[in-house]
Amino acid sequence: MKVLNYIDGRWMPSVSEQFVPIINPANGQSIGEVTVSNEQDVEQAVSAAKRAQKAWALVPAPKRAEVLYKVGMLLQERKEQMARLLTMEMGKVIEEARGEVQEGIDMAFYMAGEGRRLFGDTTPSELPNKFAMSVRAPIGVVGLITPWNFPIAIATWKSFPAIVAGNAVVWKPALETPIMAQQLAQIFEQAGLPNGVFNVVHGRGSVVGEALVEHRDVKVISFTGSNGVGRRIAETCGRHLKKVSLEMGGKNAVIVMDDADIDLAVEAIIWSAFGTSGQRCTACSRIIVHERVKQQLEERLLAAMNILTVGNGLEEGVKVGPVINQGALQKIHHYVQIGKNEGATLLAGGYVLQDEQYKGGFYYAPTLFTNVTPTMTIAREEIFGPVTSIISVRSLEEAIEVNNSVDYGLSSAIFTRDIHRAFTAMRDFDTGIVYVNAGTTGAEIHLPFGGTKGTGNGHRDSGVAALDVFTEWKSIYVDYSGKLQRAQIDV
Ligand SMILES: NC(=O)c1ccc[n+]([C@@H]2O[C@H](COP(=O)([O-])OP(=O)(O)OC[C@H]3O[C@@H](n4cnc5c(N)ncnc54)[C@H](O)[C@@H]3O)[C@@H](O)[C@H]2O)c1
Ligand SMILES: O=C[C@H](O)CS(=O)(=O)O
Repeated sequence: MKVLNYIDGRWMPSVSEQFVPIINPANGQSIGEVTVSNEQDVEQAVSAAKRAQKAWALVPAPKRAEVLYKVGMLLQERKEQMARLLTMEMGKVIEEARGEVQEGIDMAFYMAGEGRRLFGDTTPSELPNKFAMSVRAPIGVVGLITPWNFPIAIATWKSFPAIVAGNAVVWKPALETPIMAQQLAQIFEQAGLPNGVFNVVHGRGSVVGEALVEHRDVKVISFTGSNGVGRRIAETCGRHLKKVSLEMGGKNAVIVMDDADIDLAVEAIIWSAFGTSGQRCTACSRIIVHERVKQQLEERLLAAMNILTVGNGLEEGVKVGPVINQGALQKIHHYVQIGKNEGATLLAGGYVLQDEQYKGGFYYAPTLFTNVTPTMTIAREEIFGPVTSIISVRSLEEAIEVNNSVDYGLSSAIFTRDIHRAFTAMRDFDTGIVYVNAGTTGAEIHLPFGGTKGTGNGHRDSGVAALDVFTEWKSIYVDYSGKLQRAQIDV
């Protein structure tokens, strides 16, 4: 499989003529190659997008929405095929891959609905026979930069609201997962989106990403990825006074109180900590447990981890797939060493899986630490792998304090049967997403998605909130009194 750029409705290799292999993390084998672009390709894509956007903005929003509706139908048709390709290029298990493609389908239909709403406000004017309203206006060319862990869902969270609102898109996907980008571009093409409204440029962040962020005709950058890269992008956007939406990492916690349904909590933790091999921004990487139920929780977690099957995500019954690449394996193992050196107790895992069945792939054993303190490195930094840590507390107040003590603020969860405790947590957890009696993962596309502190800069993906990123408010006054009326003049 050869993955090319999609610019102005045409499939083309980069002018650099360079390609790199696309690696299946389950076995280390190449499943194709992808073009590696440079600044010239970005220039071409942005020019095409700029030309196309003017006409696209004039298409009535309900008609723009019809294209998205078709995109939803086509995604539905291709769901199984795309899910299998997703597992092959990214590694997540097939049931999760199906769930991710479904997120894209849901987003297409949801945003198609927004095309018939795109609500503004009409308000009474201060003056007689005058009409006042505000409307959402498209911004122009928007640049999307996305990570490899949700290569289709996150692209739909960003591109669908951008397009329905009348913008044109230039998307730089992660170089590890170009196949999903190719699939989405093919679907837009098949759905009849005018040439140039959606463009894909593959390449490295330091070249293609930076060129997109620096480009004067790109008016908005919507980024999802790591904190370090996000901060750098924000600095550049600050220099250019460019609007930027940043969705970055997490250090998410499940809080288990002493009145919790422990079995339910265990089931949720296993899914949130080890699903997608812990490579979710919302992954549960801290378990903050009341000391009275700590031992019970540890025992049941270990029992549940014992029956977790790790392997190729395409195989039936596999629950935990590989991590993305060799670099990720090394980074995860480095954090495990730090955990041990800082005095945490390793209860399970803590090693790279190397048996014959894992040959060539990048597999890490699901790992559980206990006796972790809130100041340890593994309790503070995002590991992005199948590693989670138990921290013991004596009260809800202490649990809230520990939960909020990290630099990130994406998702947190509480398990309790006490409504007072549940509502206190909902109010006091300093995260953009809060779950009660459910794990930290599993966001639904019609609610805003994002976080506080080091997780973001106040914007949100998903839900109607996503439209705020890709539109500008325009205030309009219509005076039909037939005479000059002046506001702000006292008479
Ligand atoms: N909050 C969220 O919604 C969310 C969702 C998924 C993943 N994430 C985060 O993403 C991270 C994992 O993804 P990753 O490893 O792909 O992240 P990353 O920051 O390394 O890369 C993300 C994207 O940015 C590009 N990039 C890299 N350097 C760049 C630069 N200098 N300028 C412009 N673009 C550049 C990459 O090529 C890639 O497309 C984790 O931290 C995870 O928590 C956040
Ligand atoms: O990052 C994308 C995921 O869909 C978020 S969640 O883990 O499902 O909440």
